[in-house]
Amino acid sequence: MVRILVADAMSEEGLAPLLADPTIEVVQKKVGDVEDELDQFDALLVRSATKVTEQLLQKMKNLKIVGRAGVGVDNIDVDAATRYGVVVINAPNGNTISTAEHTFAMMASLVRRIPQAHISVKSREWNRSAFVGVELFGKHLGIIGFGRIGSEVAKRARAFGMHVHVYDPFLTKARAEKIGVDVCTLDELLAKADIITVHTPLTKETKGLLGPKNLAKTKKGVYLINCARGGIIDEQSLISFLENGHVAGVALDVFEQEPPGDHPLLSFDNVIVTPHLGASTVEAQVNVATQVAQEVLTFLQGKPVTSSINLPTLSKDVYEKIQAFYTLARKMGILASQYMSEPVQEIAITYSGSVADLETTFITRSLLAGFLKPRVASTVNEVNAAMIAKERGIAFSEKFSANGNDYNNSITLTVYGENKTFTMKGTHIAHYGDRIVHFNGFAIDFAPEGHLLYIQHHDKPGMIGKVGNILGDHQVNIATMQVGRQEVGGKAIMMLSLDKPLDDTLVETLEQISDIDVVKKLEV
Ligand SMILES: NC(=O)C1=CN([C@@H]2O[C@H](COP(=O)(O)OP(=O)(O)OC[C@H]3O[C@@H](n4cnc5c(N)ncnc54)[C@H](O)[C@@H]3O)[C@@H](O)[C@H]2O)C=CC1
Ligand SMILES: O=C(O)C(=O)COP(=O)(O)O
Repeated sequence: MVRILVADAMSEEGLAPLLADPTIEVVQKKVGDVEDELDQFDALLVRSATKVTEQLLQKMKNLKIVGRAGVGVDNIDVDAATRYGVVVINAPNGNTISTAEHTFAMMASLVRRIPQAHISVKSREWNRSAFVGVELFGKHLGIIGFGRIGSEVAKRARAFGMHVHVYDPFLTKARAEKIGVDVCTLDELLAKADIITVHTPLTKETKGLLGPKNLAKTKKGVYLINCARGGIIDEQSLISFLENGHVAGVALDVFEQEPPGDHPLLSFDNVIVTPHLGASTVEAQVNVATQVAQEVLTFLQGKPVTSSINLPTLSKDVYEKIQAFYTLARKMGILASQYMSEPVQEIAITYSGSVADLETTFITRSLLAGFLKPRVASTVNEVNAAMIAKERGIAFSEKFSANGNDYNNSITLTVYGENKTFTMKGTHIAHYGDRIVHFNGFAIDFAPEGHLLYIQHHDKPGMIGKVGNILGDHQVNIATMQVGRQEVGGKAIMMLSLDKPLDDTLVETLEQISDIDVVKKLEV
């Protein structure tokens, strides 16, 4: 039974596919209420409230995937998740419209002082002159961060007759031209804007982006809006610029600490606030919960996810094309790792023929994961394979060749160890399966599957019989056997597939046979 912990409030309608699956148990509780069971969950679903720290990940020993029902993953230690081999996914566009609308609602409320006027009327006052606002029409709006939400805010601003200026260092010229906004530098935006709204993620670069230096470059009387993440506009600086009257008003949906408690910003009459409500609409919550529920289901079925934060993105189409090579590469990695039972410095992979045209990032990660699996104690998979290889000083490279060298497709692997180099070539044949066609310098043809026994010997009559007799005497049945040699009477190999794993004592017995140089059992 798969167990999923839903640690923050989520739409039941969105979670329906998980709730309806009889093989899945969904537990809707806070992390603190299931402390004793944390090591039993396969998946964890969160919004922004639950902090997915390294400590929590350490406790959730069985965890395979974290689903963020929303956009921002700053509450998740993605680096730690990657190290632990835990996939992190989010729901990138389910709440875009809701957050853009909330930003707009905040903008209108800010310049027309609607929250203040509302409180006043509810207090039985009728003070119309105290709440004179300004129009949005004709004003200059500066949008910092022009992704999904920023661009939806821009559309609405244009409909209101505003001039839109955008700063986003990652915005391509082509996209900016298509949308028809004024793309400028941060300094230009700060100088032009009457109202500034931020829509970047919270990162090392954006934390304090609007701090004392940049706020000083804004127009006197500027309005500021933060419906992205607390800290992008530095709260301490905001207090100073409100106190000296430079900033006319601020709208905040988010805070550096949530909830903000008795925060000094809350005492300003011209600061309006909401409790992180950007994504809090019925529609957005159904959207994001549906997206993560579907992705988690897909992942648990062993299929690729499309909105992963720490894996290369893979569409269903691409996955279908690479699936066979993904499996072949995994098996080749496992075989190479067992054969090269010594420290290695480099793994070189060459993709030839039809596979060279595919998206190989995932195939390479699969090969690395297969290679590292027998060597590392912790979980290793496509998420952390590249990182673990790097940590262990194993370099890896990919090369591509249009020529399949006698095969429609092939993957050639060269592993450089401390004392020796090992090469292997594999191919995938449609309707037939995976074949290893070169192993350790010998042409051969075997299926990389099950309990394999590799024997390197001198090409002499009777060798096969000797091996067969010993295995037969010990009730080990040989399912298949392939042989290969470099030259008549030279070095030769046998690759046997056995019906059961071989005892180490039998390996030793086989090693005693004269003219046998190497005996290795390989498990795939
Ligand atoms: N208040 C709320 O409830 C919600 C808040 N959010 C926040 O809004 C943020 C934006 O969401 P989306 O638009 O969906 O993300 P997005 O990824 O589509 O857009 C973010 C944009 O910021 C830009 N950017 C990154 N670093 C930058 C920098 N240093 N300076 C300027 N631009 C930079 C990126 O190039 C990108 O275009 C999220 O990261 C999240 O933190 C999102 C949804 C709801
Ligand atoms: O999606 C985001 O980034 C949000 O900030 C929404 O947060 P929430 O899911 O409402 O806690």
